[in-house]
Amino acid sequence: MSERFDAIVVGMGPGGEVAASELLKADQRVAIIERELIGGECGYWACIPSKTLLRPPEAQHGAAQAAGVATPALDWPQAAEYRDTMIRHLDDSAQVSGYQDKGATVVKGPGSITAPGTVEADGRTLQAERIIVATGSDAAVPPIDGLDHVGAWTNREATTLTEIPVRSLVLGGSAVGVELAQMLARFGSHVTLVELADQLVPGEEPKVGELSAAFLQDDGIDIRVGSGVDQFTRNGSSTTARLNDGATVDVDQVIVATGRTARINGLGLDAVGINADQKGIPIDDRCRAGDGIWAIGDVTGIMQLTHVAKYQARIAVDNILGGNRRIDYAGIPRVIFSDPEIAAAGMTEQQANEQGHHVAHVTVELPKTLARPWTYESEPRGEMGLLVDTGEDVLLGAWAVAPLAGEWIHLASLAIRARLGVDHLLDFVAQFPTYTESYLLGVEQALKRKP
Ligand SMILES: Cc1cc2nc3c(=O)[nH]c(=O)nc-3n(C[C@H](O)[C@H](O)[C@H](O)COP(=O)(O)OP(=O)(O)OC[C@H]3O[C@@H](n4cnc5c(N)ncnc54)[C@H](O)[C@@H]3O)c2cc1C
Ligand SMILES: NC(=O)c1ccc[n+]([C@@H]2O[C@H](COP(=O)([O-])OP(=O)(O)OC[C@H]3O[C@@H](n4cnc5c(N)ncnc54)[C@H](O)[C@@H]3O)[C@@H](O)[C@H]2O)c1
Repeated sequence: MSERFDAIVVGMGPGGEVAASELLKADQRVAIIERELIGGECGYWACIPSKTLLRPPEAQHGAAQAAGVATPALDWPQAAEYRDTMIRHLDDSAQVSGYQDKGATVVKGPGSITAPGTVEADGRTLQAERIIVATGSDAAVPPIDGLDHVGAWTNREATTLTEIPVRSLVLGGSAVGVELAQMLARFGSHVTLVELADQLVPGEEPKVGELSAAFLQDDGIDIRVGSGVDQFTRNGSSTTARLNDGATVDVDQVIVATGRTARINGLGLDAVGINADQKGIPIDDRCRAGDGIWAIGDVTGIMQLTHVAKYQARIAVDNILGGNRRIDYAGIPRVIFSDPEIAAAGMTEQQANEQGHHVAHVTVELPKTLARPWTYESEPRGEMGLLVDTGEDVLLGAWAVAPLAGEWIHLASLAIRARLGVDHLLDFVAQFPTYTESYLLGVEQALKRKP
């Protein structure tokens, strides 16, 4: 016998959770289906444990950087214990009962779409005119000779680790690779970071890659950019990686951080005529994937970030509830929670040029121009860049590698999204002494460069 609902949400990571919560607030009859833990990758094996484990060494480093503070010691067992609390000891029973209390029908098990409007899970047949697919992504493991046989960790094992490996090789030098490499190095592992592209964080400006490599090297990380691994070989408890320049590195643990693939296997998308691949389910600007089907979050492959999954959830639900809301990805922040933080919003110079904009790309060395870096750190660091469209006088992009950059990048996000004229930024008064004061300096420089 089938059970009927107004909407079914398949996958309860941050995207699914926001979608289900918004639907429940609107008094919809909602079924939620989760095959593992409500909270998803983000809550248990990604954002939350990684940020929790990065914080103790950041606090230690912060103390060392502030004149007049004795440096505190790191305590791995306590850090791991707090991480376990933050990931709820991999137990979502409070989430299950929380959604039940709000009126949702909670089904634990993999969901599969068997016909338009029909999902099967845990032996039950659920029906609704609206289905939201929010099944997330898995770690992509590259086809490298021997990699399958060396017990490599993905983000799952790396974020739930109980002991710090003596020597680690992190494959992939973007968000996951940079965060995990720094966390491991600061807890005492000898880390080699191998990135195929010729810079770290290749989606960002080359300067961001350079600055990131410099501070990671200060943590003792051996960085190999423009480099891949041809072969992994296990020798007892040790692994030898042969790099593509012929060099070899011996490590105890390999960690794969080379991107994600959409979780679509077994979802039954064929039953509703959706053509998806490992990159994701195609959606329109209302997050619709087909008749009666919406897709949100990592499974769409658009911007695999929690805040994007949550934003897409709100757009999908508003449209489901009769609204007419289009999504806009402009200016969404991208932050890597290393120390110092790496933050960016909007376009890179290359993307702006490809789109035919005339741009001034200016950089501000924060300790040379601001007071805040000196009050914050005894050896102040940090640089930021702005990309201004000199024809239209609007901000197109911004980046910063600096303390707290993940907070103050949001001013750029708003300016880019609102297409705020840079004259507003010239007349914008930031609190003294803050890192945010750098925007005025950057915009002044950019306007001087106008033809
Ligand atoms: C190490 C790491 C650190 C990260 N840190 C950050 C960060 O700091 N900030 C940030 O914005 N992003 C971060 N991300 C990215 C972030 O984790 C994802 O963008 C986010 O989890 C996507 O949310 P989602 O709801 O789309 O998917 P997920 O969180 O992957 O959740 C999807 C859910 O669907 C379930 N599911 C899958 N298939 C089925 C099925 N057939 N039936 C039922 N349930 C199913 C899964 O079990 C899962 O619970 C990080 C990623 C990694 C790997
Ligand atoms: N703080 C955050 O918001 C945060 C943190 C972690 C992850 N995330 C998100 O999670 C997603 C996944 O992150 P990611 O860093 O795994 O993926 P990614 O796709 O962003 O980067 C993968 C990196 O691995 C490199 N690479 C690919 N194959 C390789 C190989 N064989 N050898 C060496 N290098 C190789 C790529 O050049 C790239 O730099 C991203 O969307 C990211 O934004 C966000």
